[in-house]
Amino acid sequence: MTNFSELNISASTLKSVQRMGFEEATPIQEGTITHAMEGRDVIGQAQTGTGKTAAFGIPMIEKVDTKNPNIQALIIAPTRELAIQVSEELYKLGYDKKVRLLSVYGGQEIGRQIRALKNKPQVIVGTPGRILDHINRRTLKLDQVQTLILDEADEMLNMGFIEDINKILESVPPERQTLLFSATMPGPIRKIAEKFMKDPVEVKIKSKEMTVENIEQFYVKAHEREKFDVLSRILNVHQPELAIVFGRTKRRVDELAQALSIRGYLAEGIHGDLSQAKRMSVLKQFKSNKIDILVATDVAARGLDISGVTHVYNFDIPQDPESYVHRIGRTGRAGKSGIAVTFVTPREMGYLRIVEDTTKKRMTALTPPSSDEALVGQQRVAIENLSEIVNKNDLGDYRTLASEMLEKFEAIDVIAAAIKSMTKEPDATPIALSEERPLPARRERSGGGGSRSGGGYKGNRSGGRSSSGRSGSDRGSSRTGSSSRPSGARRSSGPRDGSTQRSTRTRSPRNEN
Ligand SMILES: Nc1ncnc2c1ncn2[C@@H]1O[C@H](COP(=O)(O)OP(=O)(O)OP(=O)(O)O)[C@@H](O)[C@H]1O
Ligand SMILES: [Mg+2]
Repeated sequence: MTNFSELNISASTLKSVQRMGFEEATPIQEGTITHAMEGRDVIGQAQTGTGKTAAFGIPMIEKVDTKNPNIQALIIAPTRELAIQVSEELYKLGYDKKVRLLSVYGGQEIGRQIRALKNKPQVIVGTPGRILDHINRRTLKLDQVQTLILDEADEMLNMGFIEDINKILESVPPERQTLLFSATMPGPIRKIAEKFMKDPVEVKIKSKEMTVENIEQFYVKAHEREKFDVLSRILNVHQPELAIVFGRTKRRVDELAQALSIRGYLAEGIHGDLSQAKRMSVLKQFKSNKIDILVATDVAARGLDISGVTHVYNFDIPQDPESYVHRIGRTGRAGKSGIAVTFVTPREMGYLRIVEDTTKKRMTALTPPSSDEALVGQQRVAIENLSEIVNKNDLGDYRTLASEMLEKFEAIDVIAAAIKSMTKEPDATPIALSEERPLPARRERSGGGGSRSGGGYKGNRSGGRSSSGRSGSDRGSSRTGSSSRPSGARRSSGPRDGSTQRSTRTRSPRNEN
């Protein structure tokens, strides 16, 4: 463990770091900060929630010359929410050095951004779409940029973003330093990355598994039409303080958020079709505990650091193992513990195995709770609430009322009635969600090893996006959907040994945001 004071960082940055409450550097910070401060290009890979933002943020802030009025660093992030969050963290890191920083992202009035750009920011954090927009309008001058950072690099180098990133790269001097960070870095993507880096140092924090140990991982097998009732019961048993439920599409997210509200949960949805103001207000409500359940597409899967997320539910199993890693990584951050539950329909079991093979971690099967167990969960909450009130010991007049009652009734009956009246009986209001097409069954690959057919990791995502006609969202929003259903051999249940199920990793265009 290295203390930040041993890392040779300036007094002003050290002061900011300490104000943020950081003492010891996390392994990825320890492993990358020195290399990056020496000017090396760095590919940094470490598990979710382990401090990658400061790992690239500290050396970047250190390098900024506050007397130079030009933009010296550009940080690109895949979503608006992440761009905002990263800029907040970098602002704190550069607070004592007084680094001027600006975030630019879609959905925010461009005129305002153009005016703010005139105040000579030295660091820009943005989403690819909006950065390109400013480059095209000539409102963003990047010819003095010395540090280029891609947060969630693998996501950004995926087909959906590669064209935008390439164009942005053309505006940034080739002699810049490049830093790339993510919790996942599939081989083919790393190859693309290396093409525009100079002799990068690769820092991969070794761990047995790709996901952090402190997240308990479960899966629950359920038919599509049963999933919602099972989710409700699990929620009643788990009683999550703060949970994220991931759905596959925007429609799914809308329906799930509404259905959960009907059943009495404090839930709201977030996805790329909502206005930026709505997206921000939903996140704010979630962060301030005004809602307990955030229902989201993958727009919330990457990088978001919301403290206190106790549970992640993959209502729809994600298509890629990488997406799984990022989604569940919204819990169990900075050493806290978390629980992740993934719903899987019988025909999607192949996907579960691919996820497990990638993360090197088996998920534990969870038996769907019965409605009785769900009721017990709610009763337990009532008892906890009641006990808390008793412990507070400020019952005053209520004690007089209680003795009046005890003259008429048995104590045990009075307490039972109190528990009953405080128990939120599980709501079984019938809910019908639109059927979500299950992921196509995985085609089994003949003969093990062999070559990777059909585009590998990149798959065919480009089909879902064109570089023109960008919508309000910063990502592709095409609804081309996946319709191919391989008819070849498939195995929807078999030995969970992971040895037979490596199939081609063809992806369908994503349409979630
Ligand atoms: N050295 C440190 N000591 C204590 N807390 C830290 C330290 N570094 C970062 N943190 C905190 O840990 C949390 C997670 O950090 P961060 O968001 O950078 O993780 P990440 O590795 O980028 O995760 P993801 O892969 O999900 O993007 C943040 O709240 C951050 O402020
Ligand atoms: Mg991050």
